[in-house]
Amino acid sequence: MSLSRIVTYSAAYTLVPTYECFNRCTYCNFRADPGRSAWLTLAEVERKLEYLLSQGICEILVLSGEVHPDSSRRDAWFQRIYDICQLALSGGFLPHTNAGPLRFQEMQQLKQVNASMGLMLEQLTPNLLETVHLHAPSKVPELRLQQLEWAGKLKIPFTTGLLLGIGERKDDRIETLEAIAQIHRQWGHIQEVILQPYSPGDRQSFTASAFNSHHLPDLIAKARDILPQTITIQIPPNLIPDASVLLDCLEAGARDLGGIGPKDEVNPDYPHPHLQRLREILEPAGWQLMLRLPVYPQYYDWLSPQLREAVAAWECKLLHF
Ligand SMILES: O=c1nc2n(C[C@H](O)[C@H](O)[C@H](O)CO)c3cc(O)ccc3cc-2c(=O)[nH]1
Ligand SMILES: C[C@H]1O[C@@H](n2cnc3c(N)ncnc32)[C@H](O)[C@@H]1O
Ligand code: MET
Ligand code: SF4
Repeated sequence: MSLSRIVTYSAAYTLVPTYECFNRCTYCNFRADPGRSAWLTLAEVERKLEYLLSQGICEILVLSGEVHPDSSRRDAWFQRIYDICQLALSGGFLPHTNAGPLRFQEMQQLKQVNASMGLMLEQLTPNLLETVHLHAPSKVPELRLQQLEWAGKLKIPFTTGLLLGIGERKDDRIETLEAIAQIHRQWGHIQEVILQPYSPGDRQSFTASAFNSHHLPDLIAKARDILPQTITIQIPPNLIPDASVLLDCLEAGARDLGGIGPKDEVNPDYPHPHLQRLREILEPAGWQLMLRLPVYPQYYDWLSPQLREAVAAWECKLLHF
């Protein structure tokens, strides 16, 4: 089997500090109203982590609803996220946080306890501020671009991506991809770009039907042209129902399947396929599924000493898998 036919995934478990969010993206099935979602306690996290230790989980994806930057509860919210990451890291896990836009200082602090971080650009076109993002101030394109820039300045290995099928035009997608390519050329910190098909759930108000994943391979080919070669293209297998389309996506240039875990918190109606099932799809087509860490080797020297130590321990475990 040729070495280049490798597809990676991350053994991830998602912790949600809170579902409460001051934004109301109309496609969201995750959010709760501010004050209406109890925050995850550190005691709950400790219990969970203990169990996950035995489950082969490496990445803790810390995915959160957002407390407004001007709210009196913002600092407590941020502290809880920091503490969750710290706990996970001291348990030997590798945290990856996506908690929406952060202050520069917040990002700087989270860098100390995250192997990598993430924020989706969604789409850069301002037209969406009049539709799906009408009541989502943290989806202002300039704000998200600035986050990518700050992450670069801070040398944080970063995951970003596009949400597809939320009312953008085809050329809007190209524009968003080009912006990511440009920012990466400046800072060199984008490790992956997720091409995420919008998939309807039963809690949203947006009425559009799912992004038709048959259009993904073509977009992946275009993205592969636009993005620098060192950026990996990630696609979520649970949102691509047709196995032959999944294989077409790989032929077109996608090379990562993201975090595979027991629950997709953002799309709870679309459980991840089991690894065994994925291998049954991939192997006959000559693809080998391999575990990766939430940070890529070219960024190891950007990490804090504590993180480097945890990464080294995982590298060691991977060799024995
Ligand atoms: O590495 C990341 N993976 C992200 N993923 C992928 C994730 O790794 C997995 O697909 C699962 O959600 C893990 O349970 C997302 C998946 C979604 O459905 C929606 C949003 C995200 C956001 C991120 C992210 O910021 N960073
Ligand atoms: C965390 C990320 O989840 C994605 N996201 C939010 N809602 C949906 C949905 N219905 N389908 C697919 N992806 C979604 C957005 O891209 C967000 O940034
Ligand atoms: N609220 C954050 C964002 O939209 C991350 C979670 S979205 C379910 O960027
Ligand atoms: S997608 Fe993120 S920002 Fe938008 S409402 Fe949902 S949790 Fe909030």
